[in-house]
Amino acid sequence: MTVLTKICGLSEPESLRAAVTGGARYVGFVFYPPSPRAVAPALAADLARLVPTGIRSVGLFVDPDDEFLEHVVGQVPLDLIQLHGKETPRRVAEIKARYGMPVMKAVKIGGPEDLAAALEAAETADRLLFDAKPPAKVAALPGGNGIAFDWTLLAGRRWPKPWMLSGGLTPENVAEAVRVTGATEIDVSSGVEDRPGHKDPALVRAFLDAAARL
Ligand SMILES: O=C(O)c1ccccc1N[C@@H]1O[C@H](COP(=O)(O)O)[C@@H](O)[C@H]1O
Repeated sequence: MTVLTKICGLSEPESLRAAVTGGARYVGFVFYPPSPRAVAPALAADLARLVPTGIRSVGLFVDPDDEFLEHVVGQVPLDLIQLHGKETPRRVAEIKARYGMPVMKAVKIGGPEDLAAALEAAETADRLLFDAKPPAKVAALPGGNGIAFDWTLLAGRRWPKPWMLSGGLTPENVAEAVRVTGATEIDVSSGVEDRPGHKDPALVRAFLDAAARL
């Protein structure tokens, strides 16, 4: 079984190289200033130019306004926009139309009641990304918290758009996560870091190796 992997929150050439040479099919850059993984657009542009053809560069945004999107999209060669905030289906449609780029919408899962949002998001998004609902504490990020949700909620489910699994994945648990959910695409950030916001190239390789063994 081929499982395609996204390594998110890259901000250094070394970890980007580990992702690219290790077989990642997507690399992600975080354009959300409160995140420890936030990267300046100019640096992201330099990194994205190192990404070979065939690997998709993903820009992660949280409730971005048009000015910020223009600032980033105008200088970083992106293939896919990931929206990880409270964007409505209408806003997703607007962003797709304005930038002519596919959009992946994050759907945050805390329990079975959150699954309906995936169907709603799929009305306009090109792809879905399932992540854990962030903890209800003031300082929590809207994603990238290294928290897994109950994977059995996705077991046996079908979705109208291609989807990716994220939330607390690690080299150790990724096989089980894929087995339970049936995911064919996966996304990791915190699980390949040695400290918040800093990717460890060895962990990036370990994650990609674990995914390649599936
Ligand atoms: O990574 C971040 O800092 C981030 C900030 C704001 C929204 C989303 C973010 N990351 C995304 O969250 C999921 C899960 O990440 P993790 O593996 O649990 O750390 C993933 O899709 C990241 O792209």
